[in-house]
Amino acid sequence: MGVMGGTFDPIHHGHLVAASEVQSWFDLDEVIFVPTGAPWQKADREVSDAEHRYLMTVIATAANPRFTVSRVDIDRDGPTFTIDTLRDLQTRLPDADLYFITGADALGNIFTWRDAPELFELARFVGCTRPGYELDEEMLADIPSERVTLVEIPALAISSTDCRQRKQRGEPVWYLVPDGVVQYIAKHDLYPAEPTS
Ligand SMILES: Nc1ncnc2c1ncn2[C@@H]1O[C@H](COP(=O)(O)OP(=O)(O)OP(=O)(O)O)[C@@H](O)[C@H]1O
Ligand SMILES: O=C(O)c1ccc[n+]([C@@H]2O[C@H](COP(=O)([O-])O)[C@@H](O)[C@H]2O)c1
Repeated sequence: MGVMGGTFDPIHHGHLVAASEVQSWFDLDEVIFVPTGAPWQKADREVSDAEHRYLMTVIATAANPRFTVSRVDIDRDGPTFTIDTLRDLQTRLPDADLYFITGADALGNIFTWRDAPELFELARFVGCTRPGYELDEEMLADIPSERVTLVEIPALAISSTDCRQRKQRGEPVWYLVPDGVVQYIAKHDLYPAEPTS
């Protein structure tokens, strides 16, 4: 079972390609997308309401029979820690082998996450290449080698930050995010232009 955690503000094609590539690489039955509740390492910025991020994730993944979305992180109070995500999913799916999917940037920060060493006991970690982020070999050496795999995926230099800024500047996000997500952003006026003065 793949687990693709993210803030998804908004979800974009970089996330979807990473999940699809890892699903195929490990022949996984399912990839569960898990939008964060309160991403504590993004506490210095405004993050959209969890229900908006959840619904955009549902819209983006709806057509893929192997993709599902879980509310475990948004329904849990307090800051979101992956250790809790993995424990909750393990309780619900006791027989599943969990593969936690990250981009190179997230994997590179993993030792700043709560209970990092224990994370590798609960899941295997898959780090996907991401333009602009290199993985530090020394840091990777601290992860048990049988619990981490690096996967090279087609490079998509897309970030949620860039999508939000484009929308704020009145520039298009078409083809960076799925069509339904473009329409959802417009319908709910997410990421409105900053007032000029
Ligand atoms: N273009 C991409 N290629 C590969 N992995 C990605 C890409 N974009 C995001 N990811 C990975 O997806 C996961 C969720 O990312 P997140 O929702 O924070 O998106 P983001 O684009 O990094 O957001 P932001 O710009 O707001 O920080 C992380 O593990 C991140 O590394
Ligand atoms: O467990 C932690 O302490 C922790 C710290 C930062 C990020 N994460 C997880 O990493 C995933 C990607 O996070 P983000 O903030 O880059 O969207 C998401 O599932 C987060 O819950 C987890």
